[in-house]
Amino acid sequence: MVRLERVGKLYHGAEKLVFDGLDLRLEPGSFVFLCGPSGAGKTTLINLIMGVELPTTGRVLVAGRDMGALRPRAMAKIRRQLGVVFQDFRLLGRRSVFENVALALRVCGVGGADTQRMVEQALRWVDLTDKAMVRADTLSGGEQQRVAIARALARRPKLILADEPTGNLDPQNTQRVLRLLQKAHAAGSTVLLATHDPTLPGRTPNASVAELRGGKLEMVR
Ligand SMILES: Nc1ncnc2c1ncn2[C@@H]1O[C@H](COP(=O)(O)OP(=O)(O)OP(=O)(O)O)[C@@H](O)[C@H]1O
Repeated sequence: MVRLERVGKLYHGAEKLVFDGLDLRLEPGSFVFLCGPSGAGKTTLINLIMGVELPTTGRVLVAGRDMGALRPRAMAKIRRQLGVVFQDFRLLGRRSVFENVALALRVCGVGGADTQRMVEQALRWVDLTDKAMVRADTLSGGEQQRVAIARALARRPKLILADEPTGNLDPQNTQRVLRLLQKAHAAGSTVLLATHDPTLPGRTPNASVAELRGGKLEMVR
């Protein structure tokens, strides 16, 4: 699903590489936690997989395609296979819950009756059917993150990238979001979840844990 081959990343103007010679294999159907201290490069690694950042050295392969060598149209096609969840939800606050999920589908070329059906299904999945017509910015943080998860899952992506998805949530909502990602994994998605929270892996049987520290990535479970 994802392969990093001897990846190095140096940001423009920075003196030090975030990491160098990093290797990672994310097998289809796996659930991998990406742990490590603040500044270790978790977001950078996720951005490299999304193609938002390019590696300075080495290669990032997603679904067999080299993200550094893709034309924009091919890159867009790969990105449509990804579902992404962020710490800060990134919803369109003035739009309804329904529209937030529907717009993401439309961007990917899903139209008409399919959109309606897929949005309804995604909102059922996260238990927010009754909030479909409510403005997104009136929801609680936990509800907003569930909308973001519905948006990410509506197309049933092969790969879910979650960057600190529980970072702004209380323990109860953290558990709820974790369960949703576990459910998506059980339904066939590969999941990469970056987190500071050391308790999440322990609550996720069958998951692997990769630790990013001092520019090195080590599989610790
Ligand atoms: N756009 C950028 N330009 C320059 N340096 C950057 C940029 N983005 C990140 N960095 C630097 O790269 C390093 C890794 O940052 P990154 O955000 O990937 O770490 P992280 O593990 O996700 O941290 P956190 O857990 O605090 O979110 C940090 O030293 C950061 O300052």
